[in-house]
Amino acid sequence: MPDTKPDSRTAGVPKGATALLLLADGTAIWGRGFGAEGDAVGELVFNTAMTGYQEVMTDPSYAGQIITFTFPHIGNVGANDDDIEADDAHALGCVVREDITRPSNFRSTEGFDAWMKARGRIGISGIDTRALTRRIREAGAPNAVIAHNAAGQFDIDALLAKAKAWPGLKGMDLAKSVSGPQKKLWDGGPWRLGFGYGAQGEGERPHVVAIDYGAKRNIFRNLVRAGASVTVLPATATYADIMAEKPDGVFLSNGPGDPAATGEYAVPVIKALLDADVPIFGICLGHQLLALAAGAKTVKMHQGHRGANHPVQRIGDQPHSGLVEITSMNHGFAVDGDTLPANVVETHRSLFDGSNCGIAFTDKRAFGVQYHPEASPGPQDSFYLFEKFVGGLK
Ligand SMILES: NC(=O)CC[C@H](N)C(=O)O
Repeated sequence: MPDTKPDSRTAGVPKGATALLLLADGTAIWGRGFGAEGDAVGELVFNTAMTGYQEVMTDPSYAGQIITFTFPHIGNVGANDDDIEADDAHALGCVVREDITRPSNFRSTEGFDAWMKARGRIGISGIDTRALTRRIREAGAPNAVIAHNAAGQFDIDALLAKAKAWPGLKGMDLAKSVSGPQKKLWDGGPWRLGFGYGAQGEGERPHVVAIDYGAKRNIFRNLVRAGASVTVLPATATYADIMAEKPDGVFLSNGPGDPAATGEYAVPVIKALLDADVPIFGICLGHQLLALAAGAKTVKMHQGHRGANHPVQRIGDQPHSGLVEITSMNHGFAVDGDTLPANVVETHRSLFDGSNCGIAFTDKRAFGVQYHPEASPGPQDSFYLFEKFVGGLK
C-alpha cells in the first residue's frame, strides 16, 4: 500500500511560501523568507519609522521582539558597518511588505538579506503590514513565531505550541542578557558624512558613568558630544562599583524587557545613588527604572510606541513649557504618571495618548525621559537633554 498520508510539514503551506508568521491565537500569515532560516518566538510589534531599519534591528531594547515595519520598502538602502546601535542584531526578526531589492545607496556595503542572515535573524516579506498593524493596534501586541524554511516545510503544530508556550515580556528581565559583560571606556562622538564617527574629545570633562541595560551606542556618542567622558558599566554593577569610578553623574540606559523585573536588582542601586545625591539621567528603560526607584509604578502598554515621529509636549514649570518635540520612541511599558510621589513631577507627555514621557525630581538632580533623544533613527529635537545633564555636572 502506498503511503497516502500527506507530508505534515508541507500540508497547508501555500505554493511558493517559504516563511510563516504564526500568532499565538493560531493565525497563520504566509510570506517569502529572507535572512536566516529557522524559527524564533517573541512579541510581535510594529515600528512606523521610515528610515533606520539597521539601527532598529540592532537596538538591544528590541530583544525578544519581532518587528513589523509599516514602511513598505525595507532593505532598499542596503546595510553598512556604521549604522548600527550594537555589535549584533537584537530584534529576533522582521516582517516587511515588499521583497528586499538590490541596495541603492553609496554607503551600502552589503545587502540587507545577507546582513540579516549573517546575524541569524529571520525576515518575512510579502505581508500586508497595514492589516497586521491594524490588528496589533486593536488587539494589542501578540506573541508569535517567525519561521523561514527555503523548502517550504513547516511543522505548524510544533510552532504553534512554541508560540503558545512563550510566557510573554511581562515579568521578563532581558537587560542582563544584552548588557556588555565588563567595564568599558567609551570612545567616540556622533557620525558625520565624510568624517565618520567623531573623536572622544579632550581636556577636563565631566565623568559620566553609564549603566548599560542594553544601551544604544548613539546615546554614548551624544553624551560625548555634550561634553562628557563616558565609562560604561554592566547592568548588574553595584553601588560600590559605580562609586569606585568617581562619577560626576550617572546615566541609566535604555534596554529590553519589563522594567519591574529588571528593577529587582537595578532599583536598590538607583535608590542608593539618589540617597547620595548623585546626578542621574535616564532614557527609556533607564527612565522607567528611575521612576520605580522613586516609588512609582510601571505598566505594560496595549501596543506600545515605536517610531520616529512621536509628538511629546513639555509640561509643567520649566523652560519652553508647552513646546512640542518630535521624538523617536521604542517602548512597550510606561511609567504610570498617577503613581509619582510628591517630590517627582511629570515633565513630558505623549500627545498621542497622554502617557508619561518624562519625570524630574524636585529635590534632587535626577530626571528621565521615556523617548530616545539620541534618535538614530529619528529627529534630533531633544538633544538639549544631553546638554542639560552634562552641563549640570561639576
Ligand atoms: N527602549 C527601551 O529602553 C524600552 C524599555 C522597555 N523595555 C519597554 O519596552 O518599555
